[in-house]
Amino acid sequence: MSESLTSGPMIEAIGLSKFYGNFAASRNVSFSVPRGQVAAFLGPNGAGKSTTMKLLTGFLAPSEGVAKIGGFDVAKQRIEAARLIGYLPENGPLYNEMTPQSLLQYSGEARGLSSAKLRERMEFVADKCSLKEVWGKSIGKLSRGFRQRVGMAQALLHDPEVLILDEPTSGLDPNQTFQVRDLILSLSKTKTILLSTHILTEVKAVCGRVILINQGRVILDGPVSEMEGATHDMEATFRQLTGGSSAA
Ligand SMILES: Nc1ncnc2c1ncn2[C@@H]1O[C@H](COP(=O)(O)OP(=O)(O)OP(=O)(O)O)[C@@H](O)[C@H]1O
Repeated sequence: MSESLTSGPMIEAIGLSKFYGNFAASRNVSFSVPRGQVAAFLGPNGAGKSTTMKLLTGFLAPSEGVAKIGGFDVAKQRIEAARLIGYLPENGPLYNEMTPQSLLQYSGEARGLSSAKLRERMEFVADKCSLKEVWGKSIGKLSRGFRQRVGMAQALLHDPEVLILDEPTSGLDPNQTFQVRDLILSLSKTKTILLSTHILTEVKAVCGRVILINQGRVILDGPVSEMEGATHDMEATFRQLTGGSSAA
């Protein structure tokens, strides 16, 4: 089987746990995101969002459970799953000596894009992520906002069906935040997206669904209206369900 499933969930966490010694960063996490949905992954600092996203992308091996992307097991069918995933890690790209141009060129070649396709995609992501002015500068010298946008460009480069975005608007100024939200909205027409954020207004703006995690466990999974509750106050529901304190 070499193509993604045409039906069935695009993102699946099936009983995922990650233990560090006795500490569970993720604990029996299960949810699935159907094709075309934009799901928000919320939780206080240290709740286990980044850990779960790393498990879903195959960057971290689970202690227990299975992660599937497009029906492919990310541990056993790595290549098929990786083709479908665009991942923005929480701290953006780590290649400080490279420029956005050289990083994207390298990433595209590593993913086996033809030179014509790669040229076209580099042009597209440079435009969509507003990277032209820093195209030839070292990534290590860029502001956090620009580094974030380089990470976003890298995630989008191979035009993946599934986007897993760990705090995509973190470190962006209000103009850039608006642009990235707009970009996510336009991508949501054709992609399946799981995004983590601490900005609850962002959830209303771009997501149809909320998955809330606390101390490694999923404690709410439903439409945005469920998170808003009767009071239409997401922050109040968030505080109430997560105990109003940090888990880290
Ligand atoms: N390599 C590790 N060794 C030990 N503990 C770890 C490791 N990586 C993460 N943790 C712990 O696991 C917990 C979950 O961390 P994680 O980064 O997944 O949280 P998060 O929800 O993404 O938080 P934030 O919103 O602050 O980014 C935290 O308590 C963290 O300290």
